[in-house]
Amino acid sequence: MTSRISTPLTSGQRLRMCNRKTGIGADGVLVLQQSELPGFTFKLLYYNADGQESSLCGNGSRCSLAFAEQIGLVDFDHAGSHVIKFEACDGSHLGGKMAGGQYFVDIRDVRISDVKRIDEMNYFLNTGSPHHVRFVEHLTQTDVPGIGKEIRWKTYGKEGSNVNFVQMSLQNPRQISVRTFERGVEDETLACGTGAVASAIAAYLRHQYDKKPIGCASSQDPMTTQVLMEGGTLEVAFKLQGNIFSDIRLRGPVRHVFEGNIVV
Ligand SMILES: N[C@@H](CCC[C@H](N)C(=O)O)C(=O)O
Repeated sequence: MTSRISTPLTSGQRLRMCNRKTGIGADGVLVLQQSELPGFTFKLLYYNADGQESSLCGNGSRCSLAFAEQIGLVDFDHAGSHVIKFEACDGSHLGGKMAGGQYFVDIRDVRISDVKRIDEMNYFLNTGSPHHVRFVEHLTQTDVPGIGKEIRWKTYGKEGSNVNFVQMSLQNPRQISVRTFERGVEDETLACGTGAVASAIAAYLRHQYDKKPIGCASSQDPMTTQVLMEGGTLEVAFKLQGNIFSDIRLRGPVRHVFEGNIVV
């Protein structure tokens, strides 16, 4: 949910707005503020459905670009460039609109040395938000809310982590299917952008460990992974420059589903 507000909302108001039974219903609330930095179009704050401020939301960032366009803050079609800069909790990001109407956001570099390989099936990395990635053979039969909740609490405690369950495609090494349990929502969501990025990187590393050829992700040849999620398909592109995943770009569609005035 992306909002244009004149007074800050309280955590209780955000919680009530996100409630799916008695509120509007959302995985979180995004607030666009004026940025103090020259050249930045806005500053983005992200709150989970529990009302608390959290880390980066990849899909929310893409939605905020569409929202900024809708309220006239940016004119991607006539700006001369289809790319803007915005601030988020983890620093600056590029975002924009592609020919065909999809929106993308660039994610900050990830060092291979910062990716924890827990064991063959489990990885942990931060793509703006913390993500546990578990590889499974049968995604549709996986108890995502149950096992996700257990990993989120037993392994990561109060601080928590998002937990992604990933099934690799047997036919296409550049395609994965993902379901995500999100902390702060405390349930499975339909799609998670930073989770898609974390899963694509972990899948790439897992292929490397398994010594399976997956095509190259080099500084010249960005690798694109198609990430299938219940809410739709996202694409994650990145390059591998030495020890660093760089030029990480998350792209996909954005759909306007609801609008209204909130009386608080
Ligand atoms: N719930 C997450 C952050 C949200 C991630 C988001 N769904 C995305 O699209 O990236 C957290 O608190 O870490």
